[in-house]
Amino acid sequence: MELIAISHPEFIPNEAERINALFRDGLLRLHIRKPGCNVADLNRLIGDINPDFYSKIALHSHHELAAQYGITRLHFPEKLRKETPEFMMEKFENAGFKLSTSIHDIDELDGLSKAFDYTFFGPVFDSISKTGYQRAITDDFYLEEEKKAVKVIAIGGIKRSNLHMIKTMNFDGAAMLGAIWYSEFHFSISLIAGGLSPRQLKKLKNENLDQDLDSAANSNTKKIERLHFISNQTLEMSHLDSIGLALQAGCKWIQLRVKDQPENDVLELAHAAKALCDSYAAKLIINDFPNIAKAVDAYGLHLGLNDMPIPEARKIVGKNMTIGGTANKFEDILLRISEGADYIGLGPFRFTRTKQNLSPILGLEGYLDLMQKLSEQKINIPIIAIGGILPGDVPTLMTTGIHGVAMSSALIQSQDRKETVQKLDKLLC
Ligand SMILES: Cc1ncc(COP(=O)(O)OP(=O)(O)O)c(N)n1
Ligand SMILES: Cc1ncsc1CCOP(=O)(O)O
Ligand SMILES: [Mg+2]
Repeated sequence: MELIAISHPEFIPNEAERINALFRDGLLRLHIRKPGCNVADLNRLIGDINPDFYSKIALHSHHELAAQYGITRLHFPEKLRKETPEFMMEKFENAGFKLSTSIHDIDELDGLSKAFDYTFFGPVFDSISKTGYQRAITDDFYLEEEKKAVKVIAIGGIKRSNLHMIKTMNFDGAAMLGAIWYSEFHFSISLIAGGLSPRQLKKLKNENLDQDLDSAANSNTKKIERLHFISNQTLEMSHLDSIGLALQAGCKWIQLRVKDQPENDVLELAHAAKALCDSYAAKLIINDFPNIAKAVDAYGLHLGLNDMPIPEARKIVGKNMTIGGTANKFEDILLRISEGADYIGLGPFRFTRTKQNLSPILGLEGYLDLMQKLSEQKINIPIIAIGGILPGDVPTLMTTGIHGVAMSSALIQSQDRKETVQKLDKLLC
């Protein structure tokens, strides 16, 4: 059974690296589908993908880029297929291109050009990525061999738990989007690249991976504190001073966030911060540096959208370390979940001088909107609000459904830090 990945519909951070990783993992085919994308953005993405994988890529739009990269697979979405005369299809085929298309009604198989190598058909299940995009068939569907003018690849809502049904329905393969980009489980392409053997299927079922995005995110087991302190350095105070004050005040989750210093100096600070946190039985999180988090045996690591991708960092720090990921938009949150983040630092809430190059400010409205979206989609991952947060903001912020808050300046500048932490602990429970 062929297994095909469909790209995320938007351009996402580190996309070329993620695509290269999927291919390295054994993916045999990727369809690049970016509805309405501009040619320059697509060109940039393809240029960043390892050329060794170009033969495995199919383009859904801007076919004119194919020649430049030696890409030989072209996809004709339904509309484009209907606009393209048969003789053109045959020309492409004769020029050595492998062509594919999409149909949404199984009767369209009749009369489909033989120039196509395969067609997508779906949605076969309710879509994971598009809400309200309902399936075109029922569980008892069976695709008769005689009906197959060309190979038929099932698409729509396919995930580990229903993949076996694709075989039973007699499709020739499965194309996946949501299960790859929106699911917390890292879809192990290598496991299923050649089709699922009965033993593999049994293994998957035994591992109880019959979960989709909702329950996947709910299955988070690592305990995340609700008050995070972010270290800072000022003219009067070093990072270690700020950490010492937060610990004395009762903080149990400390993030060492050092900017613009050589990695060796950060490593030294991290060793000292670890010893300090250990003496207060507090957890140390290292910002930005996976190797340092590993070297000092930190409890966790925090990575932003421009830092090392979480799956890559996971290989360095191991499966047990807690990893947090930054998000500013809903798509960032989905991406972080798909990468296996254990919690999300969502912000900034308001302007702050503690961080430069802030993402767009969310304000209370932003949190209300994003938390509402998460709740609608039954996604449950600890969300930590961050950025210019004052103790007085916490009661209202908590009504949005966030798990906790991260603070730096407000805590250090507080008159009575111990009292502030005690009050915050009460507000956050
Ligand atoms: C809890 C938490 N949330 C967000 C961030 C920001 O991380 P990042 O986007 O990588 O920015 P820098 O902190 O590295 O400047 C964070 N550190 N912690
Ligand atoms: C690290 C970070 N990421 C977004 S805002 C911010 C700084 C948080 O510090 P403060 O609480 O002083 O605004
Ligand atoms: Mg960072």
